[in-house]
Amino acid sequence: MSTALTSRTALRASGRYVCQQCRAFSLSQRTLAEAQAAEVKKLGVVGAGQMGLGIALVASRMAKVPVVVVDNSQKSLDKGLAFADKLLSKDVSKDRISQSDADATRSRLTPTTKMDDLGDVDMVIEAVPEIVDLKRSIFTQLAQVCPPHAVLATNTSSISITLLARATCPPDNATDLSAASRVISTHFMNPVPVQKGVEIISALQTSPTTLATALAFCRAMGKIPSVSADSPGFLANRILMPYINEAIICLETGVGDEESIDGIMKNGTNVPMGPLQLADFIGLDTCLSIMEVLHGQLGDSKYRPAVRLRLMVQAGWLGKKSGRGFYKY
Ligand SMILES: NC(=O)c1ccc[n+]([C@@H]2O[C@H](COP(=O)([O-])OP(=O)(O)OC[C@H]3O[C@@H](n4cnc5c(N)ncnc54)[C@H](O)[C@@H]3O)[C@@H](O)[C@H]2O)c1
Repeated sequence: MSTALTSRTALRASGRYVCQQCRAFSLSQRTLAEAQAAEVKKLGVVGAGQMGLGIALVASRMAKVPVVVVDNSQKSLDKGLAFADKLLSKDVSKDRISQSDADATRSRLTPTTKMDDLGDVDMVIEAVPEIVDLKRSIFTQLAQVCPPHAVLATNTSSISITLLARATCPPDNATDLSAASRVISTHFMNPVPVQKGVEIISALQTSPTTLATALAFCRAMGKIPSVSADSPGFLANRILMPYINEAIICLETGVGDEESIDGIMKNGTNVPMGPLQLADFIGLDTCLSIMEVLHGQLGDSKYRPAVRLRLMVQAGWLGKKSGRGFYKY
């Protein structure tokens, strides 16, 4: 055994061992304390699905910034904005917001199908489906179309932020961090207008200013950020997805039916919905992608996606958004 290994083992035993990644993480926290946040006066959001639209709406309403919402599907944009109108009307009817504030919030949202319309934003948040190649190509485009100071954030649930940052570097020069240092994750929780938590994850390339700006903007949106390291699943999904996956394994192996599984967790652990209903709500395709990342990158069989989860995605039963998942909608 090498001396380094022996001394590491001794340090671990004494409780004084700190892994290098965690050490780098805590050092970055110290640097952060000295970094200045930049002001975000205009936001871009890419992807007007359930997450992107929620992020755009909360940014407009709480941070009061204009938001350019880009989606490559006009149908998704129309659906997303109709949903925003519905949420705002509901808030007005319940006296949570005045009609004039609702109108001002709505007027700050500008839908478009053109990425080029992001040419004057100070920050952009990407929320397209959880597909590595798609996200990488979006980040390559963002580095080209956004201004050279703009923070380039992702809402990914599980993909490495470092990998997405790499997609912004010139193909032959991974040390050119002019765009990569501005890449970060702002991982909002679903539904964005309701959940206070947001996970902030830096890539290896992220600068302290980018981290400070992302934290300040999320706070301006009324959110409570938690900072975590760039590790598969980060914090929220590293903990949540194996819980959902285990519930699906209980279903497929006949330990309990949908009602019993959701019932015991809802009534026994005081959560607002059980794991199967929550999976439907998140989207079963998203749940499967995250389990595949955990399984592939951590290599532990405890993260193997449930067979039933994969079958349901193959059937196109993706949960609430497709009208059928573990339940019918
Ligand atoms: N659903 C959740 O509970 C949840 C929670 C946290 C994070 N996330 C993450 O947020 C991201 C988005 O998830 P979602 O549930 O909102 O997905 P979604 O399927 O509801 O929305 C994705 C949107 O992206 C659009 N899109 C696809 N390709 C595009 C492109 N090339 N350019 C522009 N727009 C494009 C689609 O038309 C769609 O409107 C994913 O990375 C997901 O993992 C999801």
